[in-house]
Amino acid sequence: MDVIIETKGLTKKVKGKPLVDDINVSIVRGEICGLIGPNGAGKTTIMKLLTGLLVPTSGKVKLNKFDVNKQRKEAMVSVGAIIESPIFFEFMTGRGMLQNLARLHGLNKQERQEKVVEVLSTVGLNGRGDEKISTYSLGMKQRLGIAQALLGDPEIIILDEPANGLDPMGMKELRELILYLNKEKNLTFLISSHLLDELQKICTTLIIIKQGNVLFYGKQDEIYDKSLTNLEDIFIGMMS
Ligand SMILES: Nc1ncnc2c1ncn2[C@@H]1O[C@H](COP(=O)(O)OP(=O)(O)OP(=O)(O)O)[C@@H](O)[C@H]1O
Repeated sequence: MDVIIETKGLTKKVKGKPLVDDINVSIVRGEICGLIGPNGAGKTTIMKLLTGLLVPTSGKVKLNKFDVNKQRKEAMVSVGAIIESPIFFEFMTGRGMLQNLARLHGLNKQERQEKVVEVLSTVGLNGRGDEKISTYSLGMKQRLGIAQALLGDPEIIILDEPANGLDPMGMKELRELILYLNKEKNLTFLISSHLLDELQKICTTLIIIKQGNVLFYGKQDEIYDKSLTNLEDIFIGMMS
């Protein structure tokens, strides 16, 4: 199996208190993995540990077989992440911002222009690329964030609560974009969300955490039985 995100004994303590405690997961290439837990369970902390924004107290993380803390550059090449809200320069156009960021990936002028056309088109923003970001809806901003994550041709995309505040249309567009990138580009996703209906629709695997501990990790199908077919009911049952 082609494991693309792997954690072993991943633990983060602050002043001796574990925020994340001994997490062991192996996410296989091509999965859409949902990360679920109540407020304060440790979802953002896990995502920050996965992307090297936090250093673990013990344990390790490998992205595409590279240790995030020892081989950071090699590990981070494979990941595009939006942890908490994406930050934009609202006075710039979507295209202008992406072209500036594409420079950081070492692309020359022509490559930058082509890459930006490609990612704007992938996220369905090609018609609005020359308008200021301040005029974009929240859904468009989320898709611009994904366009930004796609600039480096990642193999993994990590999204922290991407559907927060989106209206039903925005949610549908985001869902379809994630499914498109997963199926057509074979991108692996790790997505945290409180919107369990959305995760139920798209995830192949789930990680359910409570107080920094994993309560369930496996294929989404395995969590249901004949009488329990709704993720929200199962989640609430697990938390009580
Ligand atoms: N730097 C820090 N120092 C101390 N405690 C922290 C720090 N960062 C986070 N915490 C605590 O760690 C726990 C996990 O926080 P985290 O933000 O990872 O949870 P979450 O599952 O993402 O929550 P939410 O669903 O509300 O976004 C919380 O109790 C939080 O207060």
